[in-house]
Amino acid sequence: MHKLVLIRHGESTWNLENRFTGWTDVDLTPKGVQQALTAGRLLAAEGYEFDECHTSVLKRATHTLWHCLDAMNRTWLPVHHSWRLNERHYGALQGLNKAETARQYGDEQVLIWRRSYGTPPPALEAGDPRGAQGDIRYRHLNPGQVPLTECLKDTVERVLPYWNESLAPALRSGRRLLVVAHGNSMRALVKHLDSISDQDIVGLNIPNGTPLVYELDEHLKPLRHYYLGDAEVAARAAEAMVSQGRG
Ligand SMILES: O=C(O)[C@@H](CO)OP(=O)(O)O
Repeated sequence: MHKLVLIRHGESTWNLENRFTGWTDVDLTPKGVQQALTAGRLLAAEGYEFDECHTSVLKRATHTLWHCLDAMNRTWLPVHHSWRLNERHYGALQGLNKAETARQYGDEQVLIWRRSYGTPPPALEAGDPRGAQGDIRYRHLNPGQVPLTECLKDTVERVLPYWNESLAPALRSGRRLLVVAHGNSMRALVKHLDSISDQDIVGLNIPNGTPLVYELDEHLKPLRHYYLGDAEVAARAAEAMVSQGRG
């Protein structure tokens, strides 16, 4: 049996301010740091060991991983970064307050932008200072690979090559992986792992800083999955995410 642990980053400053974040590179809040430390302590207390770690190129995920490894006394573990694990790009919504946007456009429209599988939010205009096009960390990508907006379908399409080419082969070779990513890049992974339909993925919300453990068979099919720690707290945090997009 293979074990894979996924963690969404701890609370970020824009989670706290209830702003659409996407590829904007915001910091963790003090609470987010504590969530990462708690996740690490929990993993250590339960005897989890890892051979390598994977995360995005955004600091809220990277710092979550660092704090988590620090709490586990495992800061020497190899860490791989990939833009493919980044949060879903939120287009022209990046920086806007979710509740204010819902008051302006309606709860239903914001739900479509936040959770529908195939409808992307309005795109950033080329040259918008919020764009990632000129960012040094994406310089190795083709210009077409740096998004101006994404729906979850687009995110699935860029996350899956990382699963197929990096994560799955590492798991098959017996390595134990810790992956720290983002709400929607994790929804993309979980959708694939659990074969969740395009309709049902709309209802899936992943809380900050809570280790999600997947036990996988030899074909990497999930046998079961569960959150470590207080399941009720995780469920309440996921439920609270639903109301973030209401006016
Ligand atoms: O703002 C974002 O980038 C994401 C995650 O925080 O938000 P949402 O849950 O609305 O997809």
